[in-house]
Amino acid sequence: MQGFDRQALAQQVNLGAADLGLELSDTQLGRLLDYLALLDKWNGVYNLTAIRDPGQMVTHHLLDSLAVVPAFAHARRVLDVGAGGGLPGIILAIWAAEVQPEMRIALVDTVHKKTAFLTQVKAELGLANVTVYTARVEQLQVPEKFDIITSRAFADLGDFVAWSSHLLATDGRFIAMKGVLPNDEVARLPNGWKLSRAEPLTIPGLEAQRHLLFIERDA
Ligand SMILES: C[S@@+](CC[C@H](N)C(=O)[O-])C[C@H]1O[C@@H](n2cnc3c(N)ncnc32)[C@H](O)[C@@H]1O
Repeated sequence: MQGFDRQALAQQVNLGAADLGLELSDTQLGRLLDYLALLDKWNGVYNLTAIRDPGQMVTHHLLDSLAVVPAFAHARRVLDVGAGGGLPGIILAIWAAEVQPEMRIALVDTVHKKTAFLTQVKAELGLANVTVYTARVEQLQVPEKFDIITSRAFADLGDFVAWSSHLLATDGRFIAMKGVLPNDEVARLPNGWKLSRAEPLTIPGLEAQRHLLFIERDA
């Protein structure tokens, strides 16, 4: 798809969401497209994603992130580690703002230009459920603990868990978005942690394999 054709993109998002079993409200769809427009605009200057074509951004970013929404049902405090341009955290926040208003989402990244972008997204989309931190996650100190700590394309599973576990609530879990099931990374999880579930995901329009990995304390 050439250029930012909002109507065509809206149709692509709606069809993809329906394939995922999600029905988007007008507000959710509007915010998703507003986010895409900001990503497209800021990408030219800030290099937030290697994907430049808005149609591909829908598949690789929006639908890939919307596919994980069901795993966050009932969550109240979520942290997205290495959020980058806001994936999956901003998409989860857009989803939750209407249907799960008690859910709050913190996004952390080390790179200031990325968190400046995320702060701009929060302001322009009116996402009161989002908090943005500029920090290395292993040095992040916040008063709250999180029910779910998630990441996409962040780090080796073992590093993700080791660097973030001080922020996880006692009965919390990690949910990592991965491509092919990384058995070698699972084998290297730190002591005291186990893979409790690996869920294969099918993303509309994407052939690549995707997996959602649930990691919990090995009691
Ligand atoms: C490959 S990008 C993925 C961004 C986004 N999650 C996505 O899927 O598009 C990894 C991000 O992790 C951030 N990062 C790397 N090390 C980090 C750390 N120790 N703490 C927080 N963020 C970190 C980088 O700045 C980068 O934005």
